[in-house]
Amino acid sequence: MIPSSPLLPELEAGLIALGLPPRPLAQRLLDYLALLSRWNRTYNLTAVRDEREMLSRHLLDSLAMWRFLRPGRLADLGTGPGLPGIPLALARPELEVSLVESNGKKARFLREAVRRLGLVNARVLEARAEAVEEPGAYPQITARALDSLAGILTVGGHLLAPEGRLLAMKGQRPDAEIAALPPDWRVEAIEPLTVPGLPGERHLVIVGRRPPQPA
Ligand SMILES: C[S@@+](CC[C@H](N)C(=O)[O-])C[C@H]1O[C@@H](n2cnc3c(N)ncnc32)[C@H](O)[C@@H]1O
Repeated sequence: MIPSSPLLPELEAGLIALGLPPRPLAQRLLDYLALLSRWNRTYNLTAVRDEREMLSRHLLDSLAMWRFLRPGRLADLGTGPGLPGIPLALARPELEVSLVESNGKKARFLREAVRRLGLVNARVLEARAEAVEEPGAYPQITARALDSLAGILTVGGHLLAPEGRLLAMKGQRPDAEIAALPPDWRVEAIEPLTVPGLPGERHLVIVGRRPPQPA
């Protein structure tokens, strides 16, 4: 019998705190973590090297937004090693996640992770987000640690359907970024979120197109 990871109880407790059923999700997330940790030794995929730290800073932080996503397509722009896209695809099989990443080494890791994890609801697009030719194809996009809200919309706003939304995880409430949004976009909601194992509050900012004003 394969011994279970010492991180399993902590991850299961974190998933329960986020309202997610822990089994079999926790084990699948740990399979991803093990792959990420192994490739990180040679590929430099993330600056976080300690697996316990990855658990909260990468896995649980990525999953904290899960209940705000709608079923269907999601593009994760600048996903790096698959964050938040891979944990979300594992937790929400009804999502169809496009992992958009321009760096060749990271895209290679993503293809391997998708294959090894049997992630049938995720695909890898090795491209710059602004070059993805799927205009209006997504009801939702996300991006973590990629750019300001305006910057994310500049590279990926074209991917959103007319009613589509950007869901961006931020640390402190990003009031300056919100003030700098282009005039045709508006904040629909700001959700304070607690991530198990991380101090303080995080903020999920949900941005959509401003409805046309009557003439
Ligand atoms: C700081 S990392 C964040 C990675 C991941 N989202 C996370 O939270 O750990 C930003 C990533 O975005 C990628 N990137 C930067 N600009 C991009 C663009 N225009 N299109 C696609 N990927 C981009 C970089 O190669 C890098 O992997």
